[in-house]
Amino acid sequence: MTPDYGKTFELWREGAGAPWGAYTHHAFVEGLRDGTLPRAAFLHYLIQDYVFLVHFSRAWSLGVVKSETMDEMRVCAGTVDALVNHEMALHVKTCAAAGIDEATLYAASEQVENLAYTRYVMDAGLQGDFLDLMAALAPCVMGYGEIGARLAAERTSDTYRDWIDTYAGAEYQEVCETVGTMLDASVARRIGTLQGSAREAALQARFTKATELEVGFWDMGLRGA
Ligand SMILES: Cc1ncc(C[n+]2csc(CCO)c2C)c(N)n1
Repeated sequence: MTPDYGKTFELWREGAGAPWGAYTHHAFVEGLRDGTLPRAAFLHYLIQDYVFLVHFSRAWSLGVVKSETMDEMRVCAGTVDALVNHEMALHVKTCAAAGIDEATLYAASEQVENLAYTRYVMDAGLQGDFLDLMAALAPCVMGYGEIGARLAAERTSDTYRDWIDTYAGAEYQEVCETVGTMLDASVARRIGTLQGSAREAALQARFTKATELEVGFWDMGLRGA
């Protein structure tokens, strides 16, 4: 069953169409599910993803700046804390076991798909308001929640169990629900009803573009270093 991350996300997910399936059922994801993803591709992805998370932490920090309520500020500040103090630990631990230290991760050169995605999100927030930023951030947060939940139920191998458990776990699923609930409140406060509103199309375009950039990120992972 697909998890429930709120009605705004549900609308955007449906509105994204085919790219959402391409993202959540990408060959890279299926390789995590059945263990056939080559280790080198996984490590390459993790190194790029570490740098990705550095820039995503900056984008969530911009969310603090763009917040209009204490609830929004708490969610954004909490996400920055979770990212920089906890979530990146999975990357550091897995890479350390392969002989790659954190300084090397931090200094890794970004591939263009990685660069494009994080700067797109950052610019959505700089140019627009809190909702523009959230529409660009949502595919990443909820997409991994959905992928993790499905892979935990459908995995046929233990090879990438650590990765799957991180996103399938109750703690991360709760993050997705909290962000989804906040998002619904943020939309209600600024727009009222999203469907049929003047901002619906532009916000959907942000969400869909970020989803397509997630597909590009998996492509990059499969392609290797
Ligand atoms: C390419 C890429 N997309 C999404 C995520 C997942 N992710 C990014 S930030 C974050 C925490 C937000 O609460 C999560 C789960 C990732 N690691 N790499």
